[in-house]
Amino acid sequence: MTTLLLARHGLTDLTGPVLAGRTPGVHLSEAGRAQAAALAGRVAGVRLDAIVSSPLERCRETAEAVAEGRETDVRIDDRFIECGYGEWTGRPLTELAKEPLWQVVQAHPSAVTFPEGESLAGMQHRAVAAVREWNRTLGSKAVYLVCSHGDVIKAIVADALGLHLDQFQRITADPAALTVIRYAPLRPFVLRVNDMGELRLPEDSEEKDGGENITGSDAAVGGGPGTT
Ligand SMILES: O=C(O)[C@@H](CO)OP(=O)(O)O
Repeated sequence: MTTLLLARHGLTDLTGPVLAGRTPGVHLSEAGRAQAAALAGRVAGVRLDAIVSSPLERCRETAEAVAEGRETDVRIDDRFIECGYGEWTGRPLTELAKEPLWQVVQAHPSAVTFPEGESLAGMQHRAVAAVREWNRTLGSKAVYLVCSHGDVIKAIVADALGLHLDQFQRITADPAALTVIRYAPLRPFVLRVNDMGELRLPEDSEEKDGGENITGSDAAVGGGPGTT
């Protein structure tokens, strides 16, 4: 079972008030750098077979903080880049909330294509395809970290939960929070969502699926003795 650690980048000066999107040159703020360093500390005890990042600076800087002191270089995968928000890019959230499309983004995201930009469904498709390919490339024993963006992480989690994209606004991905998904042949197991605590994954933990591990994908009826 391949274990994926999904990390959202740390804070930037734009995070919150402005939809940064793919705007170039948006770096971590001082608070964001502190969050990235703290994230590195929270996963310090976890073996990482690969560290992958969106090409945008705020993710690369977060991923590089995690890579510091490890023998693993950060690898860039464009499929983890922020959703293409098109003409919404760089606009204040308070202004965007008055657009008619805002309500569709809230209630029916699978129908949304941003003006001159990408659809949320297209974003989910390319990000999930990237996860599946990394899972295949790294193999079933691998543990790897991907640093990406809020909507991208939420879309990957929705897929792992078997949720339609229209439910993805129910999921939260805060700056520098970790989400952990273990991909078994028959289903993903979502182990952590939006977690800010220390992560420990014992070396043999991939052998556990919560239950008897009869097929490598079975879920334990009743919940089992624990997954990590
Ligand atoms: O401001 C946000 O919430 C957007 C900006 O693109 O997402 P993220 O910060 O995850 O890149």
